[in-house]
Amino acid sequence: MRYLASPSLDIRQNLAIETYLMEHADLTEPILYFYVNSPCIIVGRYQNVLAEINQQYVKDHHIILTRRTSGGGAVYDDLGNVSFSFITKDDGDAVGNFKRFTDPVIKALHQMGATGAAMTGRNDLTIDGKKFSGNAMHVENGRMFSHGTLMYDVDQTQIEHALQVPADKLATKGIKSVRSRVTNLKPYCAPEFQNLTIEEFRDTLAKEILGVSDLTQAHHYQLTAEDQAGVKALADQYFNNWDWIYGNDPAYSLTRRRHFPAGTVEFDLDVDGGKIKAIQIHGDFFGQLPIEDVTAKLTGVTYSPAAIQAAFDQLDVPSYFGKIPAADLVDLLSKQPQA
Ligand SMILES: Nc1ncnc2c1ncn2[C@@H]1O[C@H](COP(=O)(O)OC(=O)CCCC[C@@H]2CCSS2)[C@@H](O)[C@H]1O
Repeated sequence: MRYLASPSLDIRQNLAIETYLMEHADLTEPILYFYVNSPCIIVGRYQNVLAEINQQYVKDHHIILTRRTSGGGAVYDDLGNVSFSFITKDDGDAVGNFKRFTDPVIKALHQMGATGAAMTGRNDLTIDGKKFSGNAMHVENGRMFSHGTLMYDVDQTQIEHALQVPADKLATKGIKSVRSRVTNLKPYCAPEFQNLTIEEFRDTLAKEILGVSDLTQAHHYQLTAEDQAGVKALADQYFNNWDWIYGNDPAYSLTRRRHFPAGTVEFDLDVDGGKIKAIQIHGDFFGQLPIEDVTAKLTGVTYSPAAIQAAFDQLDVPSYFGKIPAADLVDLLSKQPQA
């Protein structure tokens, strides 16, 4: 097995490396790939972002949001988490067989004193009845990866806040996350493994899994300049791309209503592929021009604050909405409501 620990702390870069290796590396030997991410949320391939995250909290705390290519739910990572990935050929026997990829990790954790660590359910690793690892897979053209998180010392209050969705009238299909009680591994490890840096935790796991006493003995995968160029292209195309992150949301409908001193406004929206497919506007605002001009301008617009702002910039808002300021309308239309 070859080994790579990502030099990056950016989830978008790290997922791009993983996909690049799956698509292009010589997988005669599988690759064990580890990565650590600065605070981020990773939603599953078939999820609706709005239904999974607290957008305002995520924005205020500068948490990176991205979408991965594997299925399953939304997870939060920070510098207290290590993700592992087994990148390999799909021999026809691997799909859905999480155990095959999680067993070596469980064994390594047992060596570190976390003897209660086990696989429970279909894809969760737990200890003491609490989850510390979520796992997912992606298969493509006879190649695949199986990846999972490992919470060593994650800020759990961030998980609660960032993945708590404000009550909202959001009607959507799409995969819902399975919220669990979570725990960090750190307190379950033997004393000598309780004060590791995240890199030391990662390296200890890697040594156990690879069966070497020193990582210089491991067979390393070296990212070449050509690899780096391919990685950048994938990050641009997918993990760092608005269209990939939001445009994959399953279709959804949502209502946004607010009472302003000058009257009440309600927007009823149908969003598909990240774009406003239909919009109705109701309210007791007093404008001079027919509101159909506004609905026409907003139909087909990308459902993002910037695109909505741009559409409103082209409208003479007082003529349509009386005394309600444009900034308030943009805010109402584009911001996720609070519970
Ligand atoms: N970092 C982390 N690790 C483990 N569990 C978590 C984490 N963050 C949140 N959660 C809990 O899991 C559920 C979601 O569980 P659910 O089962 O819905 O989804 C998953 O587990 C997906 C795992 C994807 C792993 C990839 C590996 C590399 S990049 S992301 C969430 O509501 C929380 O309760």
